[in-house]
Amino acid sequence: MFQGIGVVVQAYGLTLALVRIWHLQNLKVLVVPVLIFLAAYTCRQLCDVAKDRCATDRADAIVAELRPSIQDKVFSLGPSALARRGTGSAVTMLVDGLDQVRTYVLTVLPKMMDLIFIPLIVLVVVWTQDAGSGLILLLMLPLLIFFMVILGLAARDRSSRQYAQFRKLNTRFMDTVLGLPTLKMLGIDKEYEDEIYSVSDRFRKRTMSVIRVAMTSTFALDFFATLAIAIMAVFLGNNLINAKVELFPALLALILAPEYFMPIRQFGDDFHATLNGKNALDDIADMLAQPEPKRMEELDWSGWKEDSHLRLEGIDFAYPGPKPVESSASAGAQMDAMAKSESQKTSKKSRKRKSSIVQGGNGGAVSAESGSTAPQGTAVEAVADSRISESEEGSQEQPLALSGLDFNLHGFSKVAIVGRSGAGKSTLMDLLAGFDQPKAGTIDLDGHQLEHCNVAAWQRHISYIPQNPFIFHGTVSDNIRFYNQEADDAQVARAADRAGLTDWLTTLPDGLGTQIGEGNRGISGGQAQRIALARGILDPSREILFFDEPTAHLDIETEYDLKQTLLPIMDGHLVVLATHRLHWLANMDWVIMLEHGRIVAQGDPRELIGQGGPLDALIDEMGGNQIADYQQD
Ligand SMILES: Nc1ncnc2c1ncn2[C@@H]1O[C@H](COP(=O)(O)OP(=O)(O)OP(=O)(O)O)[C@@H](O)[C@H]1O
Repeated sequence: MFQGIGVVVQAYGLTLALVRIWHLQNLKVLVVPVLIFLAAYTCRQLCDVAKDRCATDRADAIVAELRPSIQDKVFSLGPSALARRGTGSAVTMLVDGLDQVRTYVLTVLPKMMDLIFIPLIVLVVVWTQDAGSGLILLLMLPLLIFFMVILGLAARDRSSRQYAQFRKLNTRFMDTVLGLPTLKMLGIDKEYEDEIYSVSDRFRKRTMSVIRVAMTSTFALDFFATLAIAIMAVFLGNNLINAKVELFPALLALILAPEYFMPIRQFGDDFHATLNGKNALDDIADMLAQPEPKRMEELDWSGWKEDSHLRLEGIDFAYPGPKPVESSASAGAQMDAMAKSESQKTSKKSRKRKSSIVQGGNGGAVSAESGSTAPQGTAVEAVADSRISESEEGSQEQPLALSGLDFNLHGFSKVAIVGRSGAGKSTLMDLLAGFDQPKAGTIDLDGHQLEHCNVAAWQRHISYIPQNPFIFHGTVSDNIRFYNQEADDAQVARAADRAGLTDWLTTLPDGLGTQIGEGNRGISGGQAQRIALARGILDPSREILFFDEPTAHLDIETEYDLKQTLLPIMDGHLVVLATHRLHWLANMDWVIMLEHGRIVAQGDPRELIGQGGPLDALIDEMGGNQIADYQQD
């Protein structure tokens, strides 16, 4: 508003000075118009500063409000939902996304204020000076807005695709970097490097396409604004020659004309430049709107005892969408990718054409030809894009990943969950840990009826030892104190000793005080498992031990050593162990065998093995004599 008035007053001062010079008046009479001009100019600059400050405050406030909301949402959505979105995607949102939102608010907000007031005020003033000029300005406005909207919509579409590509690039890059050791080990790092290159290249093309539309839009807006001013100049010049209008109003209208179009042009330019911020804002709003899994904070349950039970009946579970493509560098996925890449190498030789790997839905890989003549927007791109939208929509009805499960965990028993790859072992572990929630069925925990296992009291009694325990940056002691920050040094040392870490610790320069984790001393898979184990030992209130393939990546000697450490620790705990390594069955009290999400056998392994049932078939398939070998120990 003030800025609009400033624009008019500034133009008034300038016009007055020019008219007086034209009439060859004394220089002294220029003082007042020049002062008016300078005052209005200063006022405009001050308005700009104030406006920028307001916008900065608003942008900072929005980001300050969004950041903790996103963080809270990430925690309340839990690991499963996060994995479905892709780690890179969440990081993109928290780092780049918020920066882009800030730029968007900072740039677009002041321009929107200008857009509302300045053209209106200028139009009224020009109309009062010369109705014909006012009419030209008024008629040109819809044309400009029409082009702005048309090109804006085109840019928005392209920008949405560019943002999706940006998310994909971040996720793919992050997953590949995290999985680099495995990829290198499997010898498929080069193919993933090519894949990153091709994703970046698609991102570059998308960016160029957005820039092209933005340039066209700028050109169109500038062209029509200049054309309008030129028509006005001709029209006013003609009227001046024919003495139909005075010099002052004609000059004032002409000087004000560019100011009339300026906010629209600037808004158009900045709108394109900040579309990514708008997309990031939409993405954030979408994530914040996601329904949160139900969680029970209060439950009067004091922990797992000798006579405790967890009874699950009729449990069904379906994932909300297809398995995400983006978090693809998991070891299983890489194994599949390796198998696929091997077969591709063979076919590549015969076809002598280059094919790129696009990770497939269930951790598999699909290949798409991208020969040297592939045009822009190839099949690879189309496949990749359709996959992005599929995984982002995530609304398709999914088959049940677990169906009609009935089983009972009781006392300090050791329960193995076995089955072929994709049978549902990890899904069941996630369900028991409360990361996911069943679609149907009942859960009874010591007489408490639960809808799901996302129950704080239950989770506080679980120790989780995954395949690759997370070792964070810090000392060995810090890492062991994970569940129990209060533990003193002697307790930590005892837990480390029970977990079998003492021999290794004596070889370290600072023992328990040695820095490990990212950027520090590397540790082996077995050592990481033992640290995870020590975490559980250090907190005696965690009487439930969840193991997800605890020895899957270890060599046979390390696996054997770790197993000898684990077995005594398992006593006095409820143990749930998901594994492919069937030698564990010899040490388990109960086995649950899954096939396509259903329980096909359960019972005491000693009774089930040798009955010729599905478990025997699985043992045969997986090289069953390993059980006998271990039983001899
Ligand atoms: N995040 C997910 N979204 C959608 N579907 C999924 C997801 N994770 C797993 N699935 C599907 O659920 C089924 C069970 O998968 P799960 O990972 O539980 O099997 P698993 O027995 O643990 O396999 P593995 O031994 O290979 O780890 C599979 O069909 C899988 O494709």
